[in-house]
Amino acid sequence: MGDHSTPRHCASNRCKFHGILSLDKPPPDMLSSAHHAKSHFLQDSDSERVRVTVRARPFMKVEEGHENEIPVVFVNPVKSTVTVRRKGSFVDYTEFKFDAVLGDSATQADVYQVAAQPIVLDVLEGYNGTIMAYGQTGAGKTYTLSDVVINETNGSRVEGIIPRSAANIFEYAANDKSHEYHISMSYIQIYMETIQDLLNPETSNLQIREGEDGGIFIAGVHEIEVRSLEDVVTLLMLGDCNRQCAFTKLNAHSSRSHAIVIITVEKKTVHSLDTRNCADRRRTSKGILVGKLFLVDLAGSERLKKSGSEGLRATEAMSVNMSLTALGKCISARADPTVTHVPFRDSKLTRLLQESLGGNTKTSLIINIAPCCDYIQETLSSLKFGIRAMKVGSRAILNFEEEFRVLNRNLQEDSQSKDKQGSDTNSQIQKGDSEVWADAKCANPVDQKGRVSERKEKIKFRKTSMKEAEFGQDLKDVSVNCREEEIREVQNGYKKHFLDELQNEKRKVEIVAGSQLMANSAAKVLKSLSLIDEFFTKK
Ligand SMILES: Nc1ncnc2c1ncn2[C@@H]1O[C@H](COP(=O)(O)OP(=O)(O)OP(=O)(O)O)[C@@H](O)[C@H]1O
Repeated sequence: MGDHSTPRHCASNRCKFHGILSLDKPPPDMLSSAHHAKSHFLQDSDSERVRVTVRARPFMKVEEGHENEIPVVFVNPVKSTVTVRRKGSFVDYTEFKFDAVLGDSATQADVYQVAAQPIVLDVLEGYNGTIMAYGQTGAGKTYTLSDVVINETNGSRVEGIIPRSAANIFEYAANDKSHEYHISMSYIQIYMETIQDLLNPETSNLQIREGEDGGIFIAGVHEIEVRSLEDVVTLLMLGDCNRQCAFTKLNAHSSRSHAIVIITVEKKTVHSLDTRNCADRRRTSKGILVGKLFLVDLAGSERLKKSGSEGLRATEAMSVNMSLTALGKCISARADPTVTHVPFRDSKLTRLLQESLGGNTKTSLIINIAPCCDYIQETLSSLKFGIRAMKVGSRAILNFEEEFRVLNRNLQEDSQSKDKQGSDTNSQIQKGDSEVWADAKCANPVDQKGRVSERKEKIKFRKTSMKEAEFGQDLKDVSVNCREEEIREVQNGYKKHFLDELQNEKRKVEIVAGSQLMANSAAKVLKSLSLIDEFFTKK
C-alpha cells in the first residue's frame, strides 16, 4: 500500500514515454506457473488487501479506423503501470501503478493465472475468495469472466475465469486423495435492486440475510451440486439464458444486471481404516474446510447520452449506475481508516459484497478498460476506482468447521461413560437440561505478531436452559460451572485436539462447535475453547 498505489500526475516535459510498452503482455516468466503467480501477486509483505489487476482489451472492429484509435492509454505489464495521456498532449498524463497490468495480447489463460488462480487456490484451502470484474460497458468484463467457446465437434472449450476456476477446482479435487470434496454452485443476478436466482427463475426478489456468525447469505437460493466442469458449464449457460442483457449503442450484448456465480467447496479429511477405529480419533478429525468463491460480473456503468438507452433500458442503466456509485462509496469508506461507517446497506450489491470489501474474503479485482480515445473519462474513473480498492484491507480467516457429527459422537461418548460411572449425581447440570441447542462459535484471528485479537463473536445458545453458564461478549467472560474432573478430561482430550489444529494453522483459526449437544458436553466445549486463549497467551 502507500506510495505505489497513488496515481502520479506529471505535467513536465522531462517525463518521456520511452520504455512504455503499448498494450503488450507480461514476460512469459511472470506467467509461468500458478506458484509464481501466487508469490508475485498475492503474497507480499503488506498485510492482506484487495489485489487489483488491469486488463486492457484490443480495439474492436467498429472502433478501428478513426480518431478513436489515437493512442491515449499505455500499459506497461513489466512495471505494472497504466499511463493515460490527454488527447493531443504529450506532456499531460497520469500514471497509475497496480498489482498487475495486462495488455491486449494477454490471453485468457494469462489473466486467469495472474488474477484468479491464487484466489481459487485459497478457496481450496478453506478461505472465502472473490474475483470481481469492474469497468464501463463494453470494456470486456463478461468476456474476461464467463467466456465459453462451444465447439460442435470437440465440445466446449473453457476460456473465461469462471469455467477455468471450475476446471482448476475439479482437477485439484481429483488429485487430492486425502480429502473428500463436495462442490456446489449458485448463480444469481441483481436486476433493478432485486435478487433473482438464475438457476430457478421462478423465485424472484430473494432476500439477503445475516448469519449468526455475521456472514451474509441469500435466503432460499438454489445451491446445486456439481461434479464436473460440464455440470458447471451447463448451469452457466442455463443462467446466462435467464440473465438480463440487451443491445445498446455501446455493446451489442450489454449486461443489464450484476451477475454472481458462487462456487462452494467443502472438503473433509478422509480417515484411514486404522484411524476410524482408533480410540483417540479426536486427534485425527480435521473437520470440514469450507471455501466460497464469488465470481462477480458487474454490469457496466454507462452514460445515457453515449449508450442511447431510453425507456426501460435507461431505467436499468440508472439502477446499475446507482449501485456502482454505492460500491464506489463503500470502497472509499473502506480505504479510509478514519471512516467508521461503511454504507453497505445503500444497495443490494454492496450488502451482498460486504464480506468481499474488507471482510472475511480474499478479493481480486479486475479493472477492464477499453483503449479508445472516446472512453478516456470512463477509463480514468475505472483506474481511480482500482487505486482506491488497493487500499482496502481484508481479514480472511480459515473457515474450519468441526465436523458436528464427529464432535457430537465424541461428546456423547464422554457423557455416556460418565453416566456409567454414576458420577452424574454430582453434576451441577440438571437432567432436564440435557437436550439443548448449543451453538458456540469462536473466531480467533491472530495478527502477524501471533497475538490473538479481541474476540467479537457472541456465544449463543439458541434454546438454552443452562442456568449454570453465563455468557458474555468475550470468551474470557464465559464461566461454565462444571466439575473438576470434567475440566481435566477436557484438558486432556480436547485441549490436545484443538492445540493440534492450532499448530497446523498458526495464522488463524476458526473453530465452530455446535449441534444438538448434551448440555454438559456443550459446557466442556466452551471450556475447551477457552483453553485456546491460554495457549496463545503463553506463546
Ligand atoms: N480481451 C478481449 N479480446 C477480444 N475481444 C474482447 C476482449 N474483451 C472484450 N472483447 C469483446 O468486446 C465486446 C464487449 O465485451 P463484454 O461484453 O465482455 O463487455 P462488458 O464489459 O461485459 O460490457 P457490459 O457491461 O455492457 O456487459 C465483446 O464482443 C467481447 O467479445
